[in-house]
Amino acid sequence: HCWGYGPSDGPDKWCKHFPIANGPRQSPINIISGQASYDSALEPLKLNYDPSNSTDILNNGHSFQVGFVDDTDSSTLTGGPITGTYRLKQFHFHWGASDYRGSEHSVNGIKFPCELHLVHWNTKYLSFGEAASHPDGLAVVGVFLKIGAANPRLQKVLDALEAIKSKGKQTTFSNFDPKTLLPDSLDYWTYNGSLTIPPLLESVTWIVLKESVSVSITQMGKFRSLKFSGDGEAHCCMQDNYRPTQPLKGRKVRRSFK
Ligand SMILES: NS(=O)(=O)c1nc2c(F)c(F)c(F)c(F)c2s1
Ligand SMILES: [Zn+2]
Repeated sequence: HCWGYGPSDGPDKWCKHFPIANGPRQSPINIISGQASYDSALEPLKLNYDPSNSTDILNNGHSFQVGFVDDTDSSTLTGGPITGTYRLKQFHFHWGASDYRGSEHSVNGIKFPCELHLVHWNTKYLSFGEAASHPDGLAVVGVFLKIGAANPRLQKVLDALEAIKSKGKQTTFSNFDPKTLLPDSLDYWTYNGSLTIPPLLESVTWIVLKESVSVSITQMGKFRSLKFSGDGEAHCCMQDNYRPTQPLKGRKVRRSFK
C-alpha cells in the first residue's frame, strides 16, 4: 500500500487500507500534563546502548532511520514502565515544514518542531516483526527537539543526510551512540499506544521524555532538505511527516516524576 503525508495519501486516508487507524489505542496523543497521574511504581528508564551496533542510515521515503544490529542484548531498554528486555532496532525523526509543528506528540497542545523516536522490541518475541503484532511487543522512547542553540550531538546524523537525499538511499553509519541524543533528565510520561505510521499496530508502550533537547533553525533546514521522492521523481521535500494527535479513548497517561 502506498501511503504518505500528502492530501491524497495522508493520515486522514490511512483508515481506508488500515482500519485500525480508528482503533482504541492509537498514537500520537496530546499529553495534558495536569491529567497525567504520578505512579511511584514506575521505575527509572535504563538505556544501555553499544555504539558499535549502529549499522546504516536510510531514507525510507517517509523519514530517515538509523539501524542497529539487534541479534544480541547489547543495545537495550529496561526498567521504566516495561517488564523484561527490549532491544533497540532503529531511531528516526518526524518534523514540520515550519518550526511551529512537526512533533507527533504534543504537550498541553504545544507542538515541537521535531520529535525523535527510539524503537525497541520485546525479546520475549523472536523478532521485531513478530513483536510488532503483540500488545506488549514494542517500546518507543520519544524525545522532543526545541528550537535553540545548535545541538552538536545531532551533527553526525545531519552530516550523513547529504548521502541519502532521496527515497531508498542508504549509507553506512557506524559507531554512533544514540544515548548522546537524550536530555539530562529521563523523567517521562507513558501510555499504551500504536505505531504512528501504517500499519499503525497497537503494540507500542510509549515513553515520552518530559525534557527536550535543542535543535537550531539551520539544523532544522537540514532535515527539510531531504526528499520524500526517489531519484528521477518530481522533487517533494520531506517535511510535515507527522501524524496528528489521536483520541485518548479513556486511556490513562502516567508520569514517572512528581
Ligand atoms: N513512528 S513509530 O511509531 O515510532 C514507528 N512506526 C513504525 C512502523 F509503522 C513500522 F512499520 C516500522 F517498521 C517501524 F520500525 C516503525 S517505528
Ligand atoms: Zn516515529
